Amino acid sequence: MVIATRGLTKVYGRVVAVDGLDLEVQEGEVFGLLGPNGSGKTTTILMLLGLTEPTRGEARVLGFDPVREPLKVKARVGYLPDSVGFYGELTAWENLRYTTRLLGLEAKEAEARIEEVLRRMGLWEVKDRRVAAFSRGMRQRLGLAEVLLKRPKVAILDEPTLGLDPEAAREFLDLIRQLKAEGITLLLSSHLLHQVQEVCDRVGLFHKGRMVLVGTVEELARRVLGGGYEVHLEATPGLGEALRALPGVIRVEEEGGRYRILAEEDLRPQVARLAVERGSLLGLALRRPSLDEIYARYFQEVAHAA
Ligand SMILES: Nc1ncnc2c1ncn2[C@@H]1O[C@H](COP(=O)(O)OP(=O)(O)OP(=O)(O)O)[C@@H](O)[C@H]1O
Repeated sequence: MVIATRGLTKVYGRVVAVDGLDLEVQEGEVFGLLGPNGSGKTTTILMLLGLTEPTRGEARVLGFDPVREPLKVKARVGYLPDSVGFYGELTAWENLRYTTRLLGLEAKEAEARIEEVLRRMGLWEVKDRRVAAFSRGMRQRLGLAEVLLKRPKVAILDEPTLGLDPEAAREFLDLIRQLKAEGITLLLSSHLLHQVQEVCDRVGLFHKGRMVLVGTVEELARRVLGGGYEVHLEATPGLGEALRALPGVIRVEEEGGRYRILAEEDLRPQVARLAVERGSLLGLALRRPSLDEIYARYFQEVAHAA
C-alpha cells in the first residue's frame, strides 16, 4: 500500500475538517479525492505530507509516518499545491534551478533533469521566459515539472486543473495519464468531478470531512444509480416503453428521439437491434456514468432517508 490512513481526523476548533478517514491507495493507482469546496480534501493532503498534524488517527505514506518522518515523506513524494508559488521575476529554468538547489542536486545532474522535465512538459521553448508572463496552464505544467524533478514514486496534486480552460485541462489530464503509465502513484483532489473522473482508477467522494463513497466510477454508479452503464441512443421517437422492457435496463430518459439508458451492462447490441426494428438508428454511444449525477443522487437519498 503506498498510502494508508486509519481514523485520520483533523479538528480545527469546532470544525471537523477530516473525520475518521480510512484511505488506501495502491501502487500505480490514480486515486481522486473528490468533493465540493471545504469538504476536507486539502486538509487530508496536508496531513499526508506532514504539513499539518492530525488530531487523531494515523497515516503511512510509502511506509513512513508523516508526523514522525516528514522529511522522508517529502523526499519521495511530489506535491503540487492548489496555488503554485514561483518567482515571477525568474525564468522557468531559473525557478527549477532554485528547486534543484533545495533538493541538493549537483549542477550537472540538476541541469540534465531540468532539461528533461521541461521538455516533457512542453516548456523547453519558453524556458528563458519570466514566469510572471506564463498563463495558468503553463504555470501548472511548470508545477508538474517541478514535481518530477524529484523523480517521485508518488505525486499528490491539489486541484490540478482548477482555472484551466478545457483544452489546457485535457492536456494536463493527458500528462497525468503518462505519469501513471510510468508507474507513478497519483493522488489528486478536485471538485470538478466530471473532469477528473476520466483519469482516476478509483475515487473517494468527500462530504463534510467524511469520505462517503469509495470505489471505481462503475462501482459507485452501480451502488448509487443501480447501473454502471449509460447508453445514449438517437432514434425514432416513442421507443421509451420498449427500451424499458429490455432485460438489464434500469432507467430510460427520453427527449424527442434522444434517449439516455441506464443499464446493468453494456446493452448497445440489444438497443441497436430494437432501434433498427422499430424505425431507424441515428446514433449510439456508451458513456461512463457521471460522478456529478452519482454524487447528487447519493445526497438526495441521504436527505430522503433522514
Ligand atoms: N487552517 C485552518 N483553520 C481553520 N479551519 C480550517 C483550516 N483549514 C481548513 N479549515 C476548514 O476545514 C474544512 C475543510 O477544508 P479543506 O480546505 O480541507 O477543504 P477542501 O475540500 O480542500 O476545499 P477546497 O477545495 O476549498 O480547498 C473547511 O470547513 C475549512 O474551512
